[in-house]
Amino acid sequence: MTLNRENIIKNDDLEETNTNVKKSIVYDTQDLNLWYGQDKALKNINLSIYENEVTAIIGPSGCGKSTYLKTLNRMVELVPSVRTEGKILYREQDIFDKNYPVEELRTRVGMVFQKPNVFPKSIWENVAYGPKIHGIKDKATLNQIVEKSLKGAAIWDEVKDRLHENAFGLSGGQQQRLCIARCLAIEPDVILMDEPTSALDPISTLKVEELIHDLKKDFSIIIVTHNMQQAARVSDKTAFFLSGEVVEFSDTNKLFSTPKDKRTEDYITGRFG
Ligand SMILES: Nc1ncnc2c1ncn2[C@@H]1O[C@H](COP(=O)(O)OP(=O)(O)OP(=O)(O)O)[C@@H](O)[C@H]1O
Repeated sequence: MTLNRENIIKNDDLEETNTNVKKSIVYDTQDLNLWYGQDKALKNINLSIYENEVTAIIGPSGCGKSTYLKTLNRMVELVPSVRTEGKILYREQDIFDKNYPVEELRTRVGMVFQKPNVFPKSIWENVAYGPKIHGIKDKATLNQIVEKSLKGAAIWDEVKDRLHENAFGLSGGQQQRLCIARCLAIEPDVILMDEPTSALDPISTLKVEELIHDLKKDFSIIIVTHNMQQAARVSDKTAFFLSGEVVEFSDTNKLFSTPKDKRTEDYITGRFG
């Protein structure tokens, strides 16, 4: 089974949003349940992720945000006790299908973690690593990919004169943008971000938030964040998770201004969590 982006965006994928712009659904999660051993961490999740939008996932510690994110690229299965029920359709194909090409999924869906996880290599090597693994050997092509990815991650100007220096010499905020560049280098469709700014200072956080805003033109982004102001600033839609369930999912403006569920209201007004 192979994924064909061009063929799978059909009209019946499209849904009306509040802006009356029809957008296609990238991920459609249907009745998803997930257990770690005996403990149920995700309960009957139904959630649609739309193309070229930023979707924020908020909720108190332990509510299942990271678990859900890691389910989207099936990384959660690295935990041996994990069991899932239900479906996640990515571009209309069920990622839990036994013939589903998981490796291909992980090249279509990039991930940025809480702490920048740069490799102990040069800046250039960090970005060229993924494309090289995918068989690109030509130096000029790699140079082009490195430049384009670093520009895409808004860090090119800061590093263009030191591409062959070790990436550990960069600041935390620069390292996180380098990780985003590394993710862009494999030309993903979706970028998953797990609290990408929680280890960064306010100025670096702002840069990454501006970058997220720019990147949604070309990618669909799902961001887990503890920071509600950040969710309000960067996202189009927000899902509020509580105890493994989605309590509310709607346009970010609506969720923060007129939440429908009392539990959402209590959380966003700081009454718990
Ligand atoms: N590897 C694991 N093995 C067993 N249980 C786990 C594992 N990872 C997470 N859990 C449990 O699953 C539940 C959801 O955890 P998860 O990390 O998804 O929550 P979270 O909302 O991302 O939390 P935080 O905001 O603190 O990162 C928690 O009860 C947690 O203890």
